[in-house]
Amino acid sequence: MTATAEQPEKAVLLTPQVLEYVRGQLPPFTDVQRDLIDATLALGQVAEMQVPPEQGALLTLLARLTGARVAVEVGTFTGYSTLALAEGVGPGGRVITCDVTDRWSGIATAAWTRAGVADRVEPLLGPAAETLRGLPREQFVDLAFLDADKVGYLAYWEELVPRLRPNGLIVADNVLYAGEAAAPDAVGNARAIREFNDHVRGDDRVESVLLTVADGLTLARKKGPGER
Ligand SMILES: C[S@@+](CC[C@H](N)C(=O)[O-])C[C@H]1O[C@@H](n2cnc3c(N)ncnc32)[C@H](O)[C@@H]1O
Repeated sequence: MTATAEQPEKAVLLTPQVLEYVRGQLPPFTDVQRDLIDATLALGQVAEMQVPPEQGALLTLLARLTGARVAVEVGTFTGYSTLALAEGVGPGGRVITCDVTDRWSGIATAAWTRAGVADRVEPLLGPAAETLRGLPREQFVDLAFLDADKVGYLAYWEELVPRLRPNGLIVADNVLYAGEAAAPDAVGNARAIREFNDHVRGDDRVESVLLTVADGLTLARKKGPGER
């Protein structure tokens, strides 16, 4: 089946009013979340890298829904999505989070400590492709979240899928790249994302869906043996 643009679309235009309403449906921020958002906003333009609150809530929910005990995150920044994953894996769970820089790790670590989840978080510093290659080559990952450099997504995917347990979930952020990934002549990061999306779609190890959440979010479930 091929879905077409002619089929009725049910998407809602995300006006400021609608977005405010959506965010009003979320549980209230904890003090730690609020302060982490404020500390990140104080950094200026880079704050736009932080996942929006509805996506944070979704990550926590997905981790709980899948019963994830081990999560791997690519792209820590100031640690908001890490915090969401750490809440989701619960006490005794692990979140391995990779970043190429420790520039923002002070903000992140302070938030994780205050939230009482620091003992679940293992920050790993370095280019993520190398970091992921260094992880055990076993199926020990329940949930992975991709949110780093877009040209690296394909390499991260190829390192993560074999380490994902059957039924495990990969969540990839920015898969619409502000809509630019939809253009056949996309260039740069948008082109990299387009190639990543094609790769995911053609990968029979997973079943996936690309959601129009935030900047586009792909959810991919690893199939079990004999499911292909
Ligand atoms: C969009 S931000 C992550 C945002 C974070 N998930 C959050 O919600 O706060 C992307 C992060 O990826 C990191 N990054 C960029 N290239 C990387 C690489 N090659 N390996 C590891 N991390 C990288 C950046 O330093 C940055 O902190």
